[in-house]
Amino acid sequence: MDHAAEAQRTDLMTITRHVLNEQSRHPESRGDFTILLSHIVLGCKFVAAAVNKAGLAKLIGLAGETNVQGEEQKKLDVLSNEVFVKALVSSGRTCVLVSEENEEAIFVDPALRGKYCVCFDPLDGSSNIDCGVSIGTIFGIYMVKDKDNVTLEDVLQPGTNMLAAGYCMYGSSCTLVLSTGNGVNGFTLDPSLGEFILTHPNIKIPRKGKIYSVNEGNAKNWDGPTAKFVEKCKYPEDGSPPRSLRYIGSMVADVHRTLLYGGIFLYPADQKSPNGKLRVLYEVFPMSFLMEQAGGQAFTGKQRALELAPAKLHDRSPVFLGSYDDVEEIKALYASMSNSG
Ligand SMILES: O=P(O)(O)OC[C@H]1O[C@](O)(COP(=O)(O)O)[C@@H](O)[C@@H]1O
Ligand SMILES: [Mg+2]
Ligand SMILES: [Mg+2]
Repeated sequence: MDHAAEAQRTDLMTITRHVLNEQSRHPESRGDFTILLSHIVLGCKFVAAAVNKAGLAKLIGLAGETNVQGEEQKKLDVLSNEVFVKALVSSGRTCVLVSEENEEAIFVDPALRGKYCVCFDPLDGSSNIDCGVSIGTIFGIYMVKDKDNVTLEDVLQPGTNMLAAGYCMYGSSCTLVLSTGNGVNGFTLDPSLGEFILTHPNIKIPRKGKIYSVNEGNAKNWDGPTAKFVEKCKYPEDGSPPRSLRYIGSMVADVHRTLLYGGIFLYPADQKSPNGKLRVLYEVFPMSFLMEQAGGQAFTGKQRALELAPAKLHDRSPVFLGSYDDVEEIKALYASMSNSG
């Protein structure tokens, strides 16, 4: 055994050390956030293990229930949801939870409450579970004014009030990407250590990209600016090469690639889905927060995505997020096409 190399591994930057370093930047902090995050990390490790052996452990297929979105729940949707609800409640740091899989907000037993609200998508990319393609978990964290008198209002906050956001991608490797409002960092799970190790420090999305990511199957229902933007990706007017289309169909995986390679991910509104498909509190907001923290942008077709004021727990919104210049292009198309009426 190469003892020097082994000893070297001890000064690896784990996610726990990273968050403790972040905590030290807040002398007033009592470690509540660090404890909350360690429980989210535990949940991700648990789900990563379940995803890895999904085929073996009969975790493939339907659970036989339907969620509030009218979607048939997959067994892994249900398992992941149970894992995160238990982990978040047992952290003793949360007072209200919002999950894609629960119609109502989950108000934590007053005796177990803490000051945080967590909105989460326990398993994102459900349509890709059974074929083993990358899926993930998405979360956004807010502070609540008064944990003993928490109401739905404390949940239905604009994304600009979010303290932290992240996702965990269960793919060829398991990667957790996190921002606490001080840039974006990526950690890869080292299965032999069972630890998330800092592998992507201070992620900055390229200013301009060569990739666009959208479900073109909806093209016939798109509005003018979206159709025009995708046409420009395919047939650039300035003689530059066409952009490549990449679409996995798991928001976590499509956004992860966009964050690292640049480009734009869009799930626009269309005649069939006038508010798009993706949910504001636990998909649009966390991903928009991360994108802005990495130097990119997130736009709804009308406004900065983080400035949305959700009215209901499972509200949806169109979203265009990615490289700064790419999102500027679609913003300009919406502006010009709305002016030309
Ligand atoms: O199949 P479509 O219409 O392209 O939708 C794909 C989108 O739906 C989602 O699967 C919705 O998320 P869930 O799987 O968590 O319900 C996103 O991950 C993905 O971006
Ligand atoms: Mg989702
Ligand atoms: Mg989901």
